[in-house]
Amino acid sequence: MSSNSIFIHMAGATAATHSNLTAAGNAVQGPIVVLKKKTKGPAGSFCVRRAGAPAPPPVGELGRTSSASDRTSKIFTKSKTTPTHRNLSNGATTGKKVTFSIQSSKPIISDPQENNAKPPTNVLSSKITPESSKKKEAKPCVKQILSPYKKQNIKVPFKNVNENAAATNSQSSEASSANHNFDGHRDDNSHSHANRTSQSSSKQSSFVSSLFAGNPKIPTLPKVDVSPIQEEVFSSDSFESLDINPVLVSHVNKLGYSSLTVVQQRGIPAILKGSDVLIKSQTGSGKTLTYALPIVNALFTRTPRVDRSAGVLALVVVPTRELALQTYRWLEDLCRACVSIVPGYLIGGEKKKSEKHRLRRGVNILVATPGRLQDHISTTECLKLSQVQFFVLDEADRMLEMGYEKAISGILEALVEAKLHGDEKRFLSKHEAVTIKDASKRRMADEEEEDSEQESNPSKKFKSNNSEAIAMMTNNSMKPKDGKAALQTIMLSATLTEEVQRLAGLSLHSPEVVDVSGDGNLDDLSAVTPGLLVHHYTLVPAKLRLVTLFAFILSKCMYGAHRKMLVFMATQDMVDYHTALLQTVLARYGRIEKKTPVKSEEEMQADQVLDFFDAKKKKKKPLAGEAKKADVEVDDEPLIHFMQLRGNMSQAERTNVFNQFRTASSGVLLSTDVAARGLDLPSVSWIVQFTGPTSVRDYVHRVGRTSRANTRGDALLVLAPSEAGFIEQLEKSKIALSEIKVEKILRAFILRPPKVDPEFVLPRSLQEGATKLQLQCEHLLLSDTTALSMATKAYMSFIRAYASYPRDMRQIFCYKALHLGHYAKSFGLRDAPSCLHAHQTYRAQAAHKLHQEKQVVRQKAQFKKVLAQKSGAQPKMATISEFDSGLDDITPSRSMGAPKKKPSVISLKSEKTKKLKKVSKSKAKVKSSA
Ligand SMILES: Nc1ncnc2c1ncn2[C@@H]1O[C@H](COP(=O)(O)OP(=O)(O)OP(=O)(O)O)[C@@H](O)[C@H]1O
Repeated sequence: MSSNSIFIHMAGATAATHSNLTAAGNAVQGPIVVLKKKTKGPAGSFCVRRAGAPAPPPVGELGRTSSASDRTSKIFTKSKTTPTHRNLSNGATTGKKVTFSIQSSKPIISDPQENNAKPPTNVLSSKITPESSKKKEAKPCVKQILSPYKKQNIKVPFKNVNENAAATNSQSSEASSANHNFDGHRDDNSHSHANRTSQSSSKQSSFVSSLFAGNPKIPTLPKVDVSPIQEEVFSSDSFESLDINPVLVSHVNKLGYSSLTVVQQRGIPAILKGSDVLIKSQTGSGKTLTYALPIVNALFTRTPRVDRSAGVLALVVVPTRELALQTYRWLEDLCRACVSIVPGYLIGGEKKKSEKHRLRRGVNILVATPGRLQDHISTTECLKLSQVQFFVLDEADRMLEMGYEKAISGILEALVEAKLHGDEKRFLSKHEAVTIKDASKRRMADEEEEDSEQESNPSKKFKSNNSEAIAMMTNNSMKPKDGKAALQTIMLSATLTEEVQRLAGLSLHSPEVVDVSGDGNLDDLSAVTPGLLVHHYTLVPAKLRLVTLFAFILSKCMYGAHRKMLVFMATQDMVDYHTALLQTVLARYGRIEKKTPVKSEEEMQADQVLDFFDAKKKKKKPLAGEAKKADVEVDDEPLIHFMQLRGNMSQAERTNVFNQFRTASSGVLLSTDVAARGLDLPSVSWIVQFTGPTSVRDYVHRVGRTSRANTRGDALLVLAPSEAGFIEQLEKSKIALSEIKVEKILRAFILRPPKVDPEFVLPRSLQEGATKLQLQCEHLLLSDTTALSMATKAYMSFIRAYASYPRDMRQIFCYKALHLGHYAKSFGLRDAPSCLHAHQTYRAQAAHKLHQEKQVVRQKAQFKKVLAQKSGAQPKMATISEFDSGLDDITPSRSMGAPKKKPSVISLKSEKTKKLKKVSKSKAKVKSSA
């Protein structure tokens, strides 16, 4: 599609759309030719092209931008129907490639009074020079632009007017900011005020804020000497040194593993002994083989020979589906040495019927996600657990987090029940089930008080729910015999916690702890990450977040040698939106576009007729894909491949993306935390955390997707200046980070892309380059409702995720301190969506201010108290009570294990003490009177 074509979506034959069409026709100066009516879509879409020979696209930035927007159009026209919000939500949830609709990013404004076409102005084409900023003053303001339309009551394509105004404003602001200091520093008080002003003014005059002005100051963090904990990965021992069947050892060697990693050297003998084991070692150190090899060995050397009929002998529970598939593949590889042992898997999203069929045929080593396994336990009779000898909890600490602990407790209970009383007991007769239900109801009523306490403390809940199961486990029949337990439990993670140990203390029999880098004290908060992993962070003002991500991806995947990257984001909607945006804006950055020869009017009409007959010949309508292909020109291969992985994609898509990214030599995978645990993705060179993790533990697992098995890797953490406290937390956990200045990242914009379009004009400054891309995104959202809707959803989900950080992290990731307008900009939005109304921001900011003031008062009071104590004076009661009230904020939340408050007891106590005082007073009076 050449650059001077415009698509207009027809929403029925309304006067409004006709007026739009007329306006468009005017804008392109010439009669309108309806090239093609799209086959699908409620409104129908028409491609409008000016008849006659096209004017050559303007050379320079204007030309490039318009072609870029055309490219954008092409990608986004791949959508099946004319995009609506409904379409969007469907696409977003099914994981299908949601694409945005086509519209020219050029303003389609004509002067209705003169009925003359105005040459379309392009924001990006305007050069940022003092002259241009001077000229700007002569340009009409939004009101002036709108006034003729208002007079004649003509429906105005608002977004284009907005765009024009935006151009005017942004030109001036960018021009001014070009001479500014990079950060555009400003003090915090004026900051919120400016926000207010900008937001209110945006309502009046569509003010578009500059990227480089009004940003908070980037703090310079003090250099801290951190000595990270070093953990050796490989040992000097070979697999032959283990007490493992030689056939299996030679098979492992054939798979490419000759020497043992340290965790394997220490963990495998511990598991072979038969005792319960807790294993903690850094990410990518080979924990999977540590438990998989002894399990396969035990089944391999068992007599009689293990085959399908032996039932489930080992149960491996992992938190995510991809990890389950990966683990299954490991076991499948190992079991090639002994084909009678059958591994299998149960994961959500797969057909339960086929899983049942697999179970019925017989599986010996079963890998499963907790939810699906629990489902099968309660519904699938052919799932027999009585013979299970190994129970593995990979990523055990994750299993204790919300949503998992209940499932795990259910699984453990069923496992113990099956081992003690056989599988038949699991499916009781109806009568028995009702009786038990009644009994449990009664018991629940008795324990109501206890439950309310457990709710706030997951680990406690786990223990209590399992009390019966665990009691049974300690029963004589389950106790280890000859040093070997009837059920051997193995728990592993790179971040095993003290909580897991407590759980282990109840459910495991004197477990052996294999802590590769530590002394077995899991309470230690120090984090261990691979020695060859280099940690970086960058402090980026909210407004620059999007362009920083763009620049970083360009610098590593287009100009750099490290072309495989994993980007973590907080929510599924963020992943979905950013993938579509990156595919549109960045995948073909600076790339030559294949231009199809422009056909004459007659040729095109002939094409249409031929198309129609072709479709009729085949006696079917052209498929959606075919229609799309016809509409969209074949473009060059993208320079960067973007993929996405998130929980709400279909399982087939998830598996497909996972496999694709695993085998790819380059590409960028955007993902939620679904990819954070356990995944072994070869040769990923960069991990980018675009949103901060919820804990140091999550940080360790996210960055652990690179630098696996003693290879080199890098990680970048993108933080806002207000979130710099997280760096301190990481340093306390012995993770040393180095800063990459945001300016350095943005320098990618002034590099010439490979295979560049000859018309590509290299930005003269990084500010100009950043602004260009930002505006390109903003235009896309202004011209495409689907894109806008996706961006809004992503933004809203981000805000919601930010508000739900764990309590202990809220001081760093403080929702109330978020500058909603600036963050909206980082999603390509020109204003925070109306649903998060401005007054909410002000309320939140006011609350934050109040909180800060209270803190200052508290600190002053405390200071006074200390002074008073030093001077020997008694502290005033008011000071004490102020200090006490402050404790509410710093006591650990109940969900974090804080004891339940007992106000009634306290008040009773105080009543008692009052009475006692009264009695003693009256006694004293009596005495004195006597
Ligand atoms: N003995 C070995 N020799 C060489 N490479 C090994 C060995 N054992 C495992 N690996 C490789 O190390 C990588 C990481 O293994 P694995 O996934 O088991 O790590 P992990 O410790 O479970 O990591 P995470 O904590 O992230 O789950 C894999 O690519 C695997 O092929």
